[in-house]
Amino acid sequence: MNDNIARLYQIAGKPERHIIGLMSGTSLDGLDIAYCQVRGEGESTAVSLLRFATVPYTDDVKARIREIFARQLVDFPLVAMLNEWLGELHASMILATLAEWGVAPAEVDLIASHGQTVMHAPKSLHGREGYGNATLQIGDGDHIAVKTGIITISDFRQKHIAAGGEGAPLAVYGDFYILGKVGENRILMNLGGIANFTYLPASMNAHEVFVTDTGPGNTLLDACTRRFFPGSDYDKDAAHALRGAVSDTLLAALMASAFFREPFPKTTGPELFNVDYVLQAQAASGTQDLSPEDVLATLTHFSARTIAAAVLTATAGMQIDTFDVYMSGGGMHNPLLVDTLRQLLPCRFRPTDDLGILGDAKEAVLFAVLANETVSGGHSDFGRRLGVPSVAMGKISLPS
Ligand SMILES: Nc1ncnc2c1ncn2[C@@H]1O[C@H](COP(=O)(O)OP(=O)(O)OP(=O)(O)O)[C@@H](O)[C@H]1O
Ligand SMILES: CC(=O)N[C@H]1[C@@H]2OC[C@@H](O2)[C@@H](O)[C@@H]1O[C@H](C)C(=O)O
Repeated sequence: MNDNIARLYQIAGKPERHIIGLMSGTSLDGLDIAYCQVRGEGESTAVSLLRFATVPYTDDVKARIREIFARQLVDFPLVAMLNEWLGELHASMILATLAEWGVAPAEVDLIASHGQTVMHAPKSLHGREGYGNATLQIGDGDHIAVKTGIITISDFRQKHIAAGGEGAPLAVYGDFYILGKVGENRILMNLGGIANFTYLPASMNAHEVFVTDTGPGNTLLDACTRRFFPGSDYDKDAAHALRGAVSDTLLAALMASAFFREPFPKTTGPELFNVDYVLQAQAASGTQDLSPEDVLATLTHFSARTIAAAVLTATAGMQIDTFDVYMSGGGMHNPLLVDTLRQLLPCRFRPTDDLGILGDAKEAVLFAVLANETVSGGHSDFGRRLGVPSVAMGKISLPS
């Protein structure tokens, strides 16, 4: 037997595994590294987050990724080169972080790598006959495995599409396994570049879970902040938006996208919600003269309103009237976004930190849980719920 297969077999049979979960999201702020101890599988999964770090991307790294990120036309050789380059970069970031933590690579059983989404094109977005849902993540897993010497599981989203999904959101699986509680209807709301939420029913019946993207979280705020205030990556503590006023005219134009009329569940990305989207809404509504502060205030309300509307519409459709919200993702640190959400949604808001998982680390932790399923789970039946196919995901890369 190949030694690596023997090692994988041994890891799969362990009662608990040490898994590094990696996430590099649409905000391009850096690589989230969550070092987790994972016990059990499926609904018996339990996770302890041992260490967490976000290794920030330098301006050079951000600029290289932005050359192809969510663009219609790209330098194609660069796509191929960045795929290898980012895998190498992520591997070196992992090794440096493990060294800082005093953890030897040999102590780590698996790496679970999301990679970097550079194109997310569900059919509803690309609309091309003869083609289905499509998504592409770069930062190749073989490079991570060879450079770190750790078995790496990556490219999780393709199996989801192969099994009938849109390749996202994948959060629902890990949310269900580690963050649900019998007797409580819970909404796990992730305020990332794109916002999404998982609904976990009080019954904890896997056939009743639900997940969808809702539209922009921080992505438009970040893009417009970079445009208006060169040198700033985001509207820290909503400092600019808090000085502005909401324009109802621009807000109405922003709401006009067909995305908001698509049925749930659905997914999206910066391919749709980008600076051009805002400029077109301004042109269509004659609001080009608004101050940067007013635009940011309006965009913050746009995110909050579309998130709240999605939660209210989807829960009403499922006849759910009470639920608690648990927030994660960088937007939970945006006071205007969170205050507006609190006004629009009549429920209790808490961070997922209260459930033992740091809000900033949640998505990275969830990929560790997905990798755990790849090697030792994969038994859950989510019924025929749209967007939640019953599959274990990811491709396995061996170090040699
Ligand atoms: N103090 C703060 N004030 C306002 N916004 C903040 C603050 N801290 C973080 N953010 C927002 O959170 C973003 C980072 O969020 P996060 O890391 O969850 O995104 P991501 O993982 O890239 O997104 P996605 O979930 O879409 O992949 C920043 O770009 C910024 O918009
Ligand atoms: C294609 C893609 O990378 N989608 C991301 C993005 O960021 C947030 C939202 O859009 C979500 O659908 C997804 O990530 C999380 C981790 C998910 O799949 O649950």
